[in-house]
Amino acid sequence: MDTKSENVVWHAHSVSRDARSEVKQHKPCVLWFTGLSGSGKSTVANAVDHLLHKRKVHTYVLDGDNVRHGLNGDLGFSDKDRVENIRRIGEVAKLFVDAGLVVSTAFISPFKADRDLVRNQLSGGEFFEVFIDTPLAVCEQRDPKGLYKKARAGEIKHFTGIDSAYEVPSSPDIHVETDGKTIEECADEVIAALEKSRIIS
Ligand SMILES: Nc1ncnc2c1ncn2[C@@H]1O[C@H](COP(=O)(O)OS(=O)(=O)O)[C@@H](OP(=O)(O)O)[C@H]1O
Ligand SMILES: Nc1ncnc2c1ncn2[C@@H]1O[C@H](COP(=O)(O)OP(=O)(O)O)[C@@H](O)[C@H]1O
Repeated sequence: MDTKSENVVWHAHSVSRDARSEVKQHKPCVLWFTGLSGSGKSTVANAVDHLLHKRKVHTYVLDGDNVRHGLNGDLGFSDKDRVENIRRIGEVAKLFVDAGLVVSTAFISPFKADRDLVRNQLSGGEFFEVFIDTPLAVCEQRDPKGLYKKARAGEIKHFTGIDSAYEVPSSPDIHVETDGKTIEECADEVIAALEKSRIIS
């Protein structure tokens, strides 16, 4: 089978991106949640999703369960695999934006270059880097899946924050510090930023 991309012809959509957006009464975008394991990416992304859904915004959440068990089931946690993980998720998120949705992604996405690559694939105003900023000590105390304990015991290698890098976002579009706040307060901060950017009214 010939898989060369130069022999693949791009089909223009007959329904434009603007037309999809008009039907939905909101603009599409990616909310790219990034942060350490246990920082609250999934929790806040799902709380935001719930609030957006109540406002009849068309949404979807891409997170570890529906991606690392399926599409990216062949990838592990080496630097190379994490780069490929984020590249593929970026491509999928872009398709959701084309479809007119507000798509939230909840992956550690530890490397700045990979997050920037996704940003640069989208048009201006369509990518929001949402830094879920929780100190490592707090994440480790929460340890919702018991993974820090295993990483400290040497049972998991290359664990982010322990023996694998996390590059802190230098200028996130939305900066949420979770420590000492409720989940609802954190979600409200994201919603307020989306209102300010006129993604939703
Ligand atoms: N070595 C190592 N380092 C970090 N995390 C690990 C590791 N092994 C397994 N896990 C679990 O996998 C979840 C992170 O997957 P991601 O796809 O978000 O990682 S990455 O963006 O490719 O770095 C992460 O989920 P979250 O806790 O939701 O972040 C962990 O539960
Ligand atoms: N303000 C907060 N925002 C988000 N999560 C919080 C907050 N306070 C406590 N938590 C708890 O922290 C944990 C975060 O876990 P999770 O959302 O799975 O993180 P991640 O997806 O980043 O690995 C959950 O058990 C959640 O209830």
